[in-house]
Amino acid sequence: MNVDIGNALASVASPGVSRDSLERLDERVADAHERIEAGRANDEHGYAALNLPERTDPDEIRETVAPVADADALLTVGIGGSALGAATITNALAAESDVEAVYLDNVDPAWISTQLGRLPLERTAINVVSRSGTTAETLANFLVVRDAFERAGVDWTERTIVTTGESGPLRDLSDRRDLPSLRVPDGVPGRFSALSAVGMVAAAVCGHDLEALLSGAAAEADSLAGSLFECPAYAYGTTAYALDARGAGTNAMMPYAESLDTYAEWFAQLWAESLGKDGLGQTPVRALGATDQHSQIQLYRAGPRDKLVSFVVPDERDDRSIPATDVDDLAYLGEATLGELLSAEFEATEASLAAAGRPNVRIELERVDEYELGGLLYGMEAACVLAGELYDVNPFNQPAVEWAKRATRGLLGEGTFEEAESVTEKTELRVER
Ligand SMILES: O=P(O)(O)OC[C@H]1O[C@H](O)[C@H](O)[C@@H](O)[C@@H]1O
Repeated sequence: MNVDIGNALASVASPGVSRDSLERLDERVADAHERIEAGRANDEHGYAALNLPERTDPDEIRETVAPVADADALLTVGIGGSALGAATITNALAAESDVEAVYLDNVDPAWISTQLGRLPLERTAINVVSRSGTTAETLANFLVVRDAFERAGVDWTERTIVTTGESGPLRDLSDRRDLPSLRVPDGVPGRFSALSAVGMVAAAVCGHDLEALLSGAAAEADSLAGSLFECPAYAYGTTAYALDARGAGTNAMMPYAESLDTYAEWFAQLWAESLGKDGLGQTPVRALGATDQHSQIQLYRAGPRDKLVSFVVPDERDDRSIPATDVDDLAYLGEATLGELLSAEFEATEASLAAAGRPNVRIELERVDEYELGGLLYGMEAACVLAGELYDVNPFNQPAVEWAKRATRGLLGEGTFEEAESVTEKTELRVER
């Protein structure tokens, strides 16, 4: 990936970052890069994620999924980092696959029943993913899925691949039922695990090029350097950090490709869960071009000066002509293609924000394919780790998510949790029709 941070400079935008400030920040980037490289060299917790391009073994993954290589549908049961990386990859590349990839990453009963009712279970692979093996949503959904397969007379043990940690209930189940399984690599938090088996099992079942994904990521790893002016990932991470420090507390991730819609959701977890600590952090917003030009751009251009817009735009895309029309006002469309229209809309929106002094950054891909996607995933992960160094927070833990988990367990009667008591003590001011 390449980035263009020109529209985030103080000479263009307010808030904006001056070239002098970037030069001063670059000294901190150099230190941060040294810390990152040391963490990678020692395979330290979290930093180990930036070693995945050479650690992940495509052959091992393909061998493990061989029993379900004939699947017409893939049902991934996981949540958070155990689903979004895989979903980003298979949704971005869905046009290249005959396998329908469905993600059960919520416990909405109506939605789960709809998915289980419509899939050909006898030709569906089950990809259950959980690092801990104890996540309530994942285990609940897996129990429901297993039951649905049994009721349909399909042996779920012949359709299931397990990706989990070294120990835990899922590991025990996998061992007990001799299920094909892979390890969530040690030291790699879920939101940083897309380039491990966590994201790559789904990619393999859908027939995508694992080597190309890893090769694109490896090229991004090779670009990591001690200066933001030589490293697109660090340029992005530094600019986002600097804009937040100057008031842009929101970061709208706005890809101009429908196939990258899920990527924006993956980025939201990566950015929020890694940097939202100690009262710090920049709020990620999922947006999509051109759709959100008719939804959110009004706010981005004329609302508070508290947002950075991060565009992701492929240079090449499959295209389709717009038929000629005899409607005078629309005749100009007939000479164009949909791709030309989308590209023109992106350039117009980018310029519109710059003209209003609203900071924005362009993340450029050659196209949306395995190589470029691997580079984008790796690049954003490296940008996030760099930003964590600049914020001086630990980007690899998520302590704040535990409170609600304890409350949930208390509400479901698993034990006494003071958090569950707080639920019953809710302050109410009800307004009823
Ligand atoms: O992979 P698991 O252990 O099931 O965890 C799944 C997800 O839930 C956790 O609560 C964290 O918020 C996420 O970072 C993690 O990816």
